[in-house]
Amino acid sequence: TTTLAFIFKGGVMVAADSRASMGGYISSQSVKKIIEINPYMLGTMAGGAADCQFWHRNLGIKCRLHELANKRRISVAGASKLLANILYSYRGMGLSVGTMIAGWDEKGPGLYYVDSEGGRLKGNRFSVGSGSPYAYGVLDSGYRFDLSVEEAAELARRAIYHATFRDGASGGVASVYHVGPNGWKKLSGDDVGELHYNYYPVELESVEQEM
Ligand SMILES: CC1=C(C(=O)N[C@H](C)C(=O)N[C@@H](Cc2c[nH]c3ccccc23)C(=O)N[C@@H](Cc2ccccc2)C(=O)[C@H](C)CO)Cc2ccccc21
Repeated sequence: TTTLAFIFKGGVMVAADSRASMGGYISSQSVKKIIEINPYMLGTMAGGAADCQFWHRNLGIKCRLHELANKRRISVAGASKLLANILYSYRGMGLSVGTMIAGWDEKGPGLYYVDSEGGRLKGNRFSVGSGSPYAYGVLDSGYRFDLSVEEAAELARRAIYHATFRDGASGGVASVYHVGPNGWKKLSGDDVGELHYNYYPVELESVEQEM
């Protein structure tokens, strides 16, 4: 898996691949790894698929109950703390969750990394999953705070693409979401096989000549 998220001038950009694996077997090419916790908050999933799906669903329920009890949306810091605390309570029991909570609250854009070892980090740029070393290479070299939304989306897409090119456990569709003051919006979902020929048009020509 390759997931990434970063804060920039226009808000938070979130991206992920869609491959699930069981050892060397590719068990799915169409998994949703970016989940919509509420209209202003997204969560990303890396690690044990069932663990990620279960605990993110649990988090969504806790966030909704917080809203009902307090008549206001939970902050990104608060949601990430709820998840970190519940994962920490299962420490040593074999959970495997590496996740980011990205959103917009009254403090503006927020981004946290949370994992099942009990880690919780506030930051401006993270990549999580087996493909993250490759994604960081592209992300760190292309990142600027004052990117436009289009430039930031292209940087996120490119970082996921290059990770899926090199990491056998990443692949499928590169999905890109943007979180702004009015909530999240899905910007794109491209099969990485097609993205390949966007980045290597010369190879497309040679393939076409063979046809
Ligand atoms: C085929 C499939 C699933 C599947 O393949 N499950 C296996 C057992 C799984 O958990 N795979 C992990 C890798 C893994 C296997 N056993 C583990 C034991 C501990 C920790 C991780 C693992 C995976 O793909 N994880 C994805 C993340 C993911 C995948 C599916 C759904 C959410 C998140 C990922 O991180 C990259 C592929 C690198 O591993 C889960 C799922 C949910 C919904 C629809 C289809 C599937």
